Parts: sequence; structure tokens; C-alpha cells
Amino acid sequence: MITLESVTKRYGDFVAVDDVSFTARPGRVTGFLGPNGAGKSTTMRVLVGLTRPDAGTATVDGRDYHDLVNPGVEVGVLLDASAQHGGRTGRETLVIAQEVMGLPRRRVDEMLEVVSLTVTESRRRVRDYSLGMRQRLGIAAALMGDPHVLVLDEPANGLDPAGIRWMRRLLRGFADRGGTVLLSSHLLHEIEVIADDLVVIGNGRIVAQGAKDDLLRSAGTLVRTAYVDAVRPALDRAGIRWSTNDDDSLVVHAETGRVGEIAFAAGAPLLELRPAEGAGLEEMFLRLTAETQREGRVA
Ligand SMILES: Nc1ncnc2c1ncn2[C@@H]1O[C@H](COP(=O)(O)OP(=O)(O)OP(=O)(O)O)[C@@H](O)[C@H]1O
Repeated sequence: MITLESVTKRYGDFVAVDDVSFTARPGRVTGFLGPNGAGKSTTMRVLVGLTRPDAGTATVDGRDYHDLVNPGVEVGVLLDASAQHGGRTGRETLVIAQEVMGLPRRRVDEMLEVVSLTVTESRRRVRDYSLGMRQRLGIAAALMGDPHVLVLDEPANGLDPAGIRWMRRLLRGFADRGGTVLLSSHLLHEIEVIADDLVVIGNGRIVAQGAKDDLLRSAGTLVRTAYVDAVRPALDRAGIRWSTNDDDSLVVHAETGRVGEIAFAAGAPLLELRPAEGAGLEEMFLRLTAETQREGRVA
């Protein structure tokens, strides 16, 4: 179990992480989402003791990361695959991790097999690895100590479609065996497929969290009408928020029945009126983080 309570991190006057609280539970994959610069990496760095928070606590199974005697056997961490030492071979990188954790040498070969790096590839220097190979190497190091918690920042970056599918299965299996997974990703489809729970961050603050299915269910009502010019002001007068999809349909933040009544009262025939569940994670993400999107700000 990962628990963050009121974590705040400032850089000078800038608040990168602002009073962030959430839990990632055993047996679940928790997807951590947010626009560029929202504070995901900083939050993860606080969790694994690389950045000191100005306020709040971050714990794994109730303990501070710094208090874990052999952290690698409890928490597998992959934060920045491109930060691995380029001069070492992949194998050397894993041998160092294996020795630090006090594990038998055979774990190195086992992990190379788990992440499908060949013996030949493992003898190459990391600087000559592709990003996808570095990710695989980082995942191997994270899994080496057979931890029960995984913290992964953008692990799908650079993986090919087969690699993404492989990682998806790996994380699902890990969680199904009772492990806790916290992973950030920009790949919303990836998160939509794999995550059980979601934590959405924008401008350093949590804007939504909960079970993925519940969050997607609360996506609102989808309305399609040739009379949008009548429906929009009627919704505004009722104090109901709405947004426009690319195809000119509206996503309205109210129950289907209520939206139907308002449209009826406005004399607007509807072509479609249904829960906006199908809109999926992308719509929810853009709506929740609208005020923090660079593109939104520019517009
Ligand atoms: N060491 C630092 N000094 C100053 N500002 C920092 C530092 N580290 C992070 N920040 C700022 O904190 C904010 C959050 O950064 P962070 O890397 O956590 O975002 P992120 O959500 O992981 O973004 P991305 O999706 O682009 O990786 C950004 O505005 C970033 O510039």
C-alpha cells in the first residue's frame, strides 16, 4: 500500500506538488495521470525518497522509504530509464542491483529472461540501447528483488506494441498476485486498459481520484442536437456545465433525465441523449485538466 498525505513540494515560490493525498492499494494498478509538468514525477520522487517534501508524508506499507532496510526487495522503482549509466553493460547494471540487494547471481539471468533481453544484448553498453531496451532493463532492475510494490514513471515510453502488451500482462499479473502498482503514463489508452484506479493531477493538485469505472461513469451526458444554439444557453441558465466535442455533440455535467427536460423546455429536438460513458478516459482527462492544459491556456 502506498499512502501520500498532504504532500507539498515547492521550488522557490513555485508549488510543484500542492497538498497531494492518495493511496495506491494492493491488488490494484493505480494509474497516475496529468498534463506535462503537472507534478507526477515530483510526487513519485518524493515517494521514493529522492526529493524531500516541504510538508506531508509519503509511505509504503506505513513506512518512510528511507526507513526500508533493503528497499529494492520491497519497492521496485523505475523513474527515468534514460538516466541509467551509459558506460555499463545491461548485465553489469543488473549485477550491481543484484549485489546491492544481496540476491543470488542467478536473479540477473532470470530477470533478463523476464524482460526478453538476450545474452548478446545484455553485453552491450547501455548507451547503445534503444529507449525500449532501457525500459526493459529498468523494469528488470525494479523486479529483481521480487518486491510487492512497483513505482513506475512512464514505463511504456519507447516500448513497441508487443512490448506494451507484454508490460500490460506483467503488471496485471503482479497486481493479481496482490502487488501494488503505481504507474504514470501519457498513454491514456494504456492506462484505460490496465488501471483499476486513477489519480489525476493538474498544476500540482489532485483533480480526481477513485475507481476507474466510477470516474468514467461520472463522465456526464452526451447530447446531440441540431439546436445547440438553443440548448447551450438553456444549460447555462440552469447553471449546468457543458463542453463541446469535436463532432459538435455536447457533454453535459448532469443526469440524462435532467438534460432531456432542459432541452424539451427549450424546444430543442434531440438526435441523441445518453450517458457519456463511451467518451472514455481521454475526454475525462481533458475535461478535468482543462484549466491546466497548455493548449487550453493558449486558446
Ligand atoms: N528541481 C526542480 N527545480 C525547479 N522546478 C522543478 C524541479 N523539478 C520539477 N520542477 C517543476 O515542477 C513541475 C512539475 O514537474 P514534474 O516533472 O513533476 O511534472 P510531470 O507531471 O512529471 O511532467 P511530465 O509529464 O512532463 O513528465 C514542473 O513545472 C517542473 O518544471
